[in-house]
Amino acid sequence: MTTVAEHQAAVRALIASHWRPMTEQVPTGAALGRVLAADVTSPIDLPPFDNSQMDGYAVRAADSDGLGEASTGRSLRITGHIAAGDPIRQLEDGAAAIMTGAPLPLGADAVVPVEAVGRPGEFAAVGDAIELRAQIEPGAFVRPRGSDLAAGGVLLTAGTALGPAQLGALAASGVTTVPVRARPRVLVISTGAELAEPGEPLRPGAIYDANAVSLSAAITLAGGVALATGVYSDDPGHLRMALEAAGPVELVVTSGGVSAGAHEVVRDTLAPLGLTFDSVAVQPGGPQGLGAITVSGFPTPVLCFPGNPVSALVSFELFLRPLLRGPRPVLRLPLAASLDSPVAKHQVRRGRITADQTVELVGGPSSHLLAAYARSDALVQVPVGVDHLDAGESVEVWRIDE
Ligand SMILES: Nc1nc2c(c(=O)[nH]1)N[C@H]1C(S)=C(S)[C@@H](COP(=O)(O)OP(=O)(O)OC[C@H]3O[C@@H](n4cnc5c(N)ncnc54)[C@H](O)[C@@H]3O)O[C@H]1N2
Ligand code: MOO
Repeated sequence: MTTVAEHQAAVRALIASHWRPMTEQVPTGAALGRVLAADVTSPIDLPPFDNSQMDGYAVRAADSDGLGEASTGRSLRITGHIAAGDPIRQLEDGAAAIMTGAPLPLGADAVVPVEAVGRPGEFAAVGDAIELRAQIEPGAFVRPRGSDLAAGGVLLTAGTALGPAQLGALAASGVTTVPVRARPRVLVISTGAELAEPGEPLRPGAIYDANAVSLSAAITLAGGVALATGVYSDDPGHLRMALEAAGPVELVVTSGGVSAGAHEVVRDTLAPLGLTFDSVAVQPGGPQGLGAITVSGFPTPVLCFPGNPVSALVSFELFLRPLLRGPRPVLRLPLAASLDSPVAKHQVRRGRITADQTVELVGGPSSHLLAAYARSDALVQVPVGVDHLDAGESVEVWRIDE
């Protein structure tokens, strides 16, 4: 029996030998959810100039030297009024009214909030005076140029998923296009004569195809472009036809038809074309196949996942997602209740992280329990060699609630 690590390595090697690094340049505004293919540096200082953190008055801190509890205050004449968007000016003497985000004038080194010398929203006019009553520290209420990031600094590193904050930071830096990983096209094929398209009447003995939708969704979230098709038949001719009809793709993922039955359409069709089928020491997700075939004239890697819907998704999590999107966040948490596991296999149980940071199992170990999986936010990893864990013992937990 193959170990999980051995099968992960075999899948990695298969994909590495067929995929070139694929990068494309996309507009920042269209890059939501994409993953950076290279570090991106900021071409400008963030912020680009010293500016005010408050509506108030730009001053020289030294003009407040000696002020304190006992002193009477010091009068400063207003020599200017600076709004956000104004050019950088010179503070000749005295103080200048300044708004939040406006450039600090040269010569000033601090800002006094308007409410510290008067009433909010009421500014002294040019030529009038304000009275400083306390000592002011140099730099008070000033946002220095480059204090978020200096020009040339790395804004985002390769591998970062682009969400709202990341896209905002790119926009703030004036970066209009970004290098992102290209999305591999993945052909998802569900197989089995018992399957029916959701929405069709369910004839006796049939079940709805869950895997086309679940695997496509998983691939899409991991950064791929999923193209799903159903081969609702155990006839190898039908699977061959579906493969021949497919356009070029970077990967084929099948589900079902790989175990030890009399009608194993995937195994029967693809083993003669050179794919290998093996038993991996994992539950669920035991029967697995992999190799390469020609699709639309191109050598194309193929991964064959077992058909049970939990097995198909767990196979994706263990063997494909790490290559498409990277590892899931891993925690170590105490179990809320005890569990049993087959000692010779790595077991993956579905779980939920509780408010007090334990993990409770959701449903049993069987691989048909997809509704239980749908109530889970974590996968509990029980390694080979463990047959029992008590409540309170710590386990490795993968968060899957993205
Ligand atoms: N004698 C043995 N029987 C089985 C073994 C074994 O080692 N010896 N392994 C079991 C394990 S473990 C699994 S997992 C399954 C894998 O079977 P297949 O990959 O060949 O898948 P099927 O037989 O086609 O389907 C299994 C199960 O899942 C349902 N299914 C399949 N496709 C879908 C889909 N797209 N949506 C929803 N449900 C699906 C199917 O109806 C079956 O109930 O084999 C065990 N048997
Ligand atoms: O190994 Mo099969 O994948 O559940 O139950």
